[in-house]
Amino acid sequence: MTHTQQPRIGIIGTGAIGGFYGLLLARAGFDVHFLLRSEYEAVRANGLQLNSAVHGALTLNPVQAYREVAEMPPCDWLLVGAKTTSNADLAPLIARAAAPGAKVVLLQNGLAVEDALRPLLPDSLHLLGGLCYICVHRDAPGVIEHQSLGAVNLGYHSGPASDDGARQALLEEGVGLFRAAGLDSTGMPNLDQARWQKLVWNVPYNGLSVLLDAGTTALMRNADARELIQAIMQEVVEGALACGHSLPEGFAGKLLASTDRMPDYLPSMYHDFAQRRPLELEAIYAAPLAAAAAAGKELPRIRALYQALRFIDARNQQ
Ligand SMILES: NC(=O)C1=CN([C@@H]2O[C@H](COP(=O)(O)OP(=O)(O)OC[C@H]3O[C@@H](n4cnc5c(N)ncnc54)[C@H](OP(=O)(O)O)[C@@H]3O)[C@@H](O)[C@H]2O)C=CC1
Ligand SMILES: CC(C)(CO)C(=O)C(=O)O
Repeated sequence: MTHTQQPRIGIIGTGAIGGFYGLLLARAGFDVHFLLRSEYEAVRANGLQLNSAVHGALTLNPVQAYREVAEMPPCDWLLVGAKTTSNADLAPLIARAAAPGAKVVLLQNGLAVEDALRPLLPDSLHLLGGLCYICVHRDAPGVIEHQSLGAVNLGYHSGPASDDGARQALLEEGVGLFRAAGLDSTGMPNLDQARWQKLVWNVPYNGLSVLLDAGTTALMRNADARELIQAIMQEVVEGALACGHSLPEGFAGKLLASTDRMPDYLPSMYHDFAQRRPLELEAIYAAPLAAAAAAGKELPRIRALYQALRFIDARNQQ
């Protein structure tokens, strides 16, 4: 802890998600340090700018920005805002930026992302998952557009918290950080279930936005696309059930209705494709397919979507 007893927060990967949550936490008075890569110079010069349909136009300047992790002070909470495709490369950086007993939160979509990172981190670090219900993207270096929503749900994965009470206390501390920044946040008793629940949205929309070159409004207005989205959502629900997670009754229908109310939105996978970055196919497609298959459940529509996306991703990376 810092001398003020406020936890020190490090953002590992300051893109749309890292920039949004880091900026709001800094404005709430937390000591926040941002690791950047390609946008370091721009953020050093001009700060971080948030154009938010919810919070208005906000600027953080100066920013405690770093290009080298070795220059960051040890942080009590590390919020990882990079894409899951970077996690293995980021593990040594996360360990380097961590204060003793730090809490590492993967603010990422997908399943089993913590399982893949855990063996690469010191046992002394707590590992948590953060499910971000938000529509946000980078518009220019250091400039973040926030269209809607903003909640973060946290779940404990693994680490030194050996009993339910200790895990619950950590979740409450994490939830408290986001709430202090004016955001909705809830502690989730089962991270795996929370990740499956989030996938009910990401599996259909992320991939179909790339394959069909369409945002949510066009997808929802087209009867064929809408039917396909519903069928894929149903498969995710069945996959979750096969893995022992019964999702709330009518959950997929509620997501469809809330997407109808959302402004036209291009999921983060769409932006990755457009920028020729690798797609998060392992976390969002391969991992749930593998988990369901191990539980004896095939998900044919999701598998077909995954295979088509793999083709597109490979060609896009050439
Ligand atoms: N955007 C959204 O609305 C939502 C996104 N998510 C999930 O959140 C996660 C993050 O997504 P998003 O914020 O959109 O992604 P972005 O691409 O906007 O941000 C990723 C950031 O990580 C940085 N980064 C990657 N590797 C390193 C490194 N080695 N050192 C320093 N920085 C690094 C990138 O830097 P560089 O520019 O140099 O590549 C970039 O700034 C994903 O898992 C996504 O699925 C979840 C809910 C909503
Ligand atoms: C589902 C959505 C749009 C907001 O709930 C989101 O969080 C995402 O793009 O991953």
